[in-house]
Amino acid sequence: MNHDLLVIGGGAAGLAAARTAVARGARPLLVTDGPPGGDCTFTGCVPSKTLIEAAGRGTDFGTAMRRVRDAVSRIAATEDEAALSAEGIEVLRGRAVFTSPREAEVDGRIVPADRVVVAAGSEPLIPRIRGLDDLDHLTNDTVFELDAAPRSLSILGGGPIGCELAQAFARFGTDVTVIEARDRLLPSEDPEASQVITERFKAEGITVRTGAAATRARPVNGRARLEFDGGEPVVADRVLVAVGRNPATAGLGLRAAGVAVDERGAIRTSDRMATTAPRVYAAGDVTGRPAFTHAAHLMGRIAAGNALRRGRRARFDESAVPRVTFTDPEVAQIVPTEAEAARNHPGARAAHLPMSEVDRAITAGRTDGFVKIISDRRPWLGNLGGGRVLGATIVGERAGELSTRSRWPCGPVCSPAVWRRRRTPTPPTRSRCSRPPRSS
Ligand SMILES: Cc1cc2nc3c(=O)[nH]c(=O)nc-3n(C[C@H](O)[C@H](O)[C@H](O)COP(=O)(O)OP(=O)(O)OC[C@H]3O[C@@H](n4cnc5c(N)ncnc54)[C@H](O)[C@@H]3O)c2cc1C
Ligand SMILES: NC(=O)c1ccc[n+]([C@@H]2O[C@H](COP(=O)([O-])OP(=O)(O)OC[C@H]3O[C@@H](n4cnc5c(N)ncnc54)[C@H](O)[C@@H]3O)[C@@H](O)[C@H]2O)c1
Repeated sequence: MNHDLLVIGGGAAGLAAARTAVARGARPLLVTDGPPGGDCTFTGCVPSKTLIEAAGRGTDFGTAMRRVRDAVSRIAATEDEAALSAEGIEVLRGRAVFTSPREAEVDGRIVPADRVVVAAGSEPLIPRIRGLDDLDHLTNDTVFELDAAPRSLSILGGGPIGCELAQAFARFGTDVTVIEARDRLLPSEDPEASQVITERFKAEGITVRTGAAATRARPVNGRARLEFDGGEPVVADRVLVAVGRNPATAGLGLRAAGVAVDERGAIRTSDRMATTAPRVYAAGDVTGRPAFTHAAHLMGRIAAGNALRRGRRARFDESAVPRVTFTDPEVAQIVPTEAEAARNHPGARAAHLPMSEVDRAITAGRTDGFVKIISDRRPWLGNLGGGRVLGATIVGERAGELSTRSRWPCGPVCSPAVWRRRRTPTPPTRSRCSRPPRSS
């Protein structure tokens, strides 16, 4: 087994790292204990967006789940072992564990690890709630295996997973309650976006409980009861846990390799994706950086490029990662948000356009949402021409496509930073097709 780069993990980050190595004329070995494609293909973006789309079109749950399985298998086929081998990537199925700074073991086989990209991903975080383990709770790893939609569903967590799936299940006829510990849904997003989504959820019959953290869980007559310090308990047929992710670093043998992790267990990386061990790089969710497919892809490319390069090394710029939550209406964010801009750019301003003033939104009868563009003064020119565009929040139908559309938000006021961000369309939007093919 003769290779130049060991890649651990076959998700978005690992695949991007292996493909980058091939593009640079190197021979990668991709070790993965799950099928290539990882979370995004099997338990993340692909099944969730297929389910959301089907729910929005009024499809019944059984048909929707057949579409989910079909979408997953079609996309998985583009990145399975045979497809990767044809691209020049050797795949070894198994679990990699570092045994020393220069070696890893894969199910009893020793593999040289002179240059490595660790892309082991993340797992659902299960909160410490007494009795939760006694409920047969769902996570994103199991929810797409359901044969029938539950009659009622409590969702712990009002972040992107909780909100996207709450609306999809409600549209299949499930009685959904979303329980969010903080004071609003989607607390990382602009407060006005949270408000639009909350109003929409209520209009669709979804119960929203914010500022509520469950303290006790117990099965009662075959149903799941969640209790709180204050307020009524919530009883439902099933519970979905969606309160965040844990970096998958346990059992990787990182200490043997000299790779340090932070207090959350995420691999510590520099902005060049270098870990604390020489020639060991990391990418994707395992780093604790923004957990998105396009971010994992970008980090994977940078990590592999830097691991193989001798000269100047590329940097990962978190501000170049936009995000889209695929609720209806969608919530798209090109960072910074208005609040982040106010903290870091004194004098930043926000221009606000409600969808009720957008002709297409009026004709579609979908005037919920808005466009907010955040700008700052330009050197010398100040606010002339609108100033320098920093970021934007778009809430509306197809906001994800709008946020990545090639001529937006730059016009004569485009700054290099925004230009770079425009080049990272969020998955899975149709605007991704404007990207060059995979081996770029
Ligand atoms: C429900 C859901 C919906 C999402 N929707 C979106 C979305 O719409 N848009 C978006 O941009 N992002 C979305 N995400 C986030 C996105 O899926 C992740 O950020 C991305 O998949 C992370 O890729 P990764 O390569 O870092 O990790 P992963 O995809 O988790 O891949 C890691 C791989 O490493 C393997 N592995 C782990 N340890 C070892 C080991 N020791 N040896 C060998 N192999 C190992 C695992 O089996 C796995 O295959 C969603 C996530 C979820 C859960
Ligand atoms: N469209 C997308 O791009 C997309 C979709 C889904 C997931 N993702 C990625 O996956 C990551 C994980 O998603 P997520 O929604 O699980 O995590 P998250 O961390 O983004 O949101 C979890 C939410 O749960 C809340 N919470 C935490 N503990 C709680 C408790 N005990 N009870 C009630 N609420 C609690 C948090 O306040 C937070 O709002 C996201 O951060 C995102 O990066 C992206």
